[in-house]
Amino acid sequence: MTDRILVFNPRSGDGKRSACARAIAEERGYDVRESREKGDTLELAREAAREGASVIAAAGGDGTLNEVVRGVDAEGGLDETTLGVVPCGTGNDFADNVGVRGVEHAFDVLKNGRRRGLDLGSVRWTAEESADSLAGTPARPFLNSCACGLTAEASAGATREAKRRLGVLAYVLSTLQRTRTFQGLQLDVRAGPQNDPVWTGEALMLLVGNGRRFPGERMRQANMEDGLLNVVVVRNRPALNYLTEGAADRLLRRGASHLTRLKVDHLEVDASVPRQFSLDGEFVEGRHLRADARPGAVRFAVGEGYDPSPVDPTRPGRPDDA
Ligand SMILES: Nc1ncnc2c1ncn2[C@@H]1O[C@H](COP(=O)(O)OP(=O)(O)OP(=O)(O)O)[C@@H](O)[C@H]1O
Repeated sequence: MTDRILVFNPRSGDGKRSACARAIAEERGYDVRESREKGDTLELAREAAREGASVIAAAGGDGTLNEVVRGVDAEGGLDETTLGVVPCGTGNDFADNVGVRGVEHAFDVLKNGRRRGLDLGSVRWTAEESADSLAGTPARPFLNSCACGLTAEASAGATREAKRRLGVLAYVLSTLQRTRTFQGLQLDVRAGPQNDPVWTGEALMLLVGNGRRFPGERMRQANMEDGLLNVVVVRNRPALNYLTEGAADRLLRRGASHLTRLKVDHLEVDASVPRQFSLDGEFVEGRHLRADARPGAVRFAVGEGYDPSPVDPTRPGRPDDA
């Protein structure tokens, strides 16, 4: 009996890294719990937390890790458990953000890596016309990002089959296809303790990041221990042809007037009609959404490359500023 449990999604990514992760986990004495169908990883993580495991690691992509965090959180186990990630998905953004470089390295990090208290994002949403029902809806945590608009709707269109065949290119392909039919998002955004209005208009996308930095930001890794969410709203620019060379640079360049950036601990978003939101790559439909930071909510095993307070290289000596 071991109290180090690996919650394992055999369907993540192209399957090759998962097979390798399983072999290493068994060799190193982990109790491997394999999911059999969608949603199973959440239940397996709940079970592991109820059993009082001291380490619970997720082998999969960001979606699997999200379910593991949700499962442990649902059992109130985040304070007692160290979480970790073994990157076996297609994109593995979060693993990258915490300095985990590959499958074997992930097991070294679980054994010897620093334990850091990382923030979580927490979201409530409703697809109903009135926002009144929000208070009664359960909050769902996210570790990496919450997004809506073009990127979210495009990644919803990247099928598991395409991801297996094409890897991250499946997302690129899906974005190119989606740009032709994308309808701008009519959004009202309020933020901060006083819920001040910060943005109204037609957006191309709204990105709320915890572990990840977004358009025009030069550092790859966000500050995950500052108790704040990184928010970027990109105004819709229907005239821009996304298929032309340099379009992405023009859209995302630092200081561009169509980008609004905020760092806040609380955000409220109202869309004119229900739209798809991605939470760590898993999709929900919502019209009203509230996001809050939960400072230091998870104890996570991080690699040597993880930087608790990243410095923007364009501003030497200054800590991470919005
Ligand atoms: N055995 C399983 N069969 C099918 N789906 C599963 C299984 N176990 C977990 N899932 C589902 O897989 C999704 C998570 O996939 P995950 O994000 O880890 O992989 P990915 O899509 O390959 O990677 P990425 O997020 O990096 O693109 C979750 O919705 C989860 O419920």
